[in-house]
Amino acid sequence: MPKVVIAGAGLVGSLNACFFAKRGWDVEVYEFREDIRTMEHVQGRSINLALSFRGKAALEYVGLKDYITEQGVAMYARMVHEPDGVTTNQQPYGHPGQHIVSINRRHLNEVMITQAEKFPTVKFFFEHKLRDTRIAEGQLIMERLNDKEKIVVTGDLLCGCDGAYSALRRSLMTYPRFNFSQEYIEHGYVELNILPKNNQFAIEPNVFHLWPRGSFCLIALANIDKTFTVTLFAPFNTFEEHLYDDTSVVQFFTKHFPDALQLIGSTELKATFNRVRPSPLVSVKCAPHSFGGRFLLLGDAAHAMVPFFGQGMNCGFEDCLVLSETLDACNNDISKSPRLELYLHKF
Ligand SMILES: NC(=O)C1=CN([C@@H]2O[C@H](COP(=O)(O)OP(=O)(O)OC[C@H]3O[C@@H](n4cnc5c(N)ncnc54)[C@H](OP(=O)(O)O)[C@@H]3O)[C@@H](O)[C@H]2O)C=CC1
Ligand SMILES: Nc1ccccc1C(=O)C[C@H](N)C(=O)O
Repeated sequence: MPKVVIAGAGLVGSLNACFFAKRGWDVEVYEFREDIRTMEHVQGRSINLALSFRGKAALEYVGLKDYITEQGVAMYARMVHEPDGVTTNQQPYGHPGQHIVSINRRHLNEVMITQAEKFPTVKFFFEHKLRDTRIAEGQLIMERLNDKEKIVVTGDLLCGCDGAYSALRRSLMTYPRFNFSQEYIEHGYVELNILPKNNQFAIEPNVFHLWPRGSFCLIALANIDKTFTVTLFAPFNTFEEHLYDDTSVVQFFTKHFPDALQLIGSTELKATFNRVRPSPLVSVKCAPHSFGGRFLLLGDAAHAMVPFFGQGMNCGFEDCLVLSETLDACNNDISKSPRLELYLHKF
């Protein structure tokens, strides 16, 4: 059986594992973090995901579309909240019935790992960090974090699904004619929450809530546990100049998001801003995405994008589908690597 090695057990790594298992390959997934299903807090990953048609098409291919869709909340429109704290208006996303799906990122990642693990040929290795890549030898060098042991792994294909700061991509920097650009936008984000009211959603769940305010905005997306994940996006200098202590934070929300302040509560708001700093948002572009007919970059490792269109996960899922179709087109015959390389250029 051919074997694929995947670096990263994020959303794209775990879906990619399902795709390869389905085509009968042996799959090894190496993840830097411990198993998120056993972690109490997962740092730095918050903004809710909006699963759209592209992402669903990839999930359908491995039989997960309905199951994953049930883990989220349908959003039929964008609900815009005006600064007066009362007026709202709705912009439908499509024809009646058409929708995108709000899913909590941590929950989705946990579910995806569990689904991938159900395939008997998939093995996950948590707390293994990709340290280096030997292109000529077709090897990845992993470090087992508990004893610092270096492990050499190899496979017929080696996939970097290790996110925006991909170690696999970093080790390819000197690859001939490899192009790379990285840009931090001026905005950062902070995550907040709206809790259920009388065990029900506190506001309409089936829309994407948006409080647009020029250079900054607030969004709220529902979760199946009847909470909302709320995210404030603002330039870093807005955080520094207007959101620097308890009083300024409450004043800012009173002025710009009075209805959201009621829902979040000033105690929770102050506690969050005392606890966390805004996280940065990075955009990464690079080309090519395939190297030596054997190494590939997928998902954020290949194209990290800002979240405002809600397309990062959907593009990453689509990568898995395109790769699968590419392998179908060469009849799974990866021994003919020049041929595979040719197909992979499409990818
Ligand atoms: N809403 C959010 O807050 C976020 C959303 N996303 C969405 O998910 C989409 C898909 O993300 P995806 O491409 O899967 O990337 P992810 O960042 O979700 O997953 C990459 C995984 O690889 C791990 N990793 C990083 N470096 C190494 C290494 N050296 N060795 C082994 N594992 C490593 C990461 O751990 P670690 O994270 O510790 O670096 C992470 O678990 C994105 O496009 C975006 O839309 C992604 C991140 C956050
Ligand atoms: N998930 C997100 C996270 C952050 C910012 C936006 C989104 C969106 O999904 C936007 C939605 N597609 C919209 O166009 O209204």
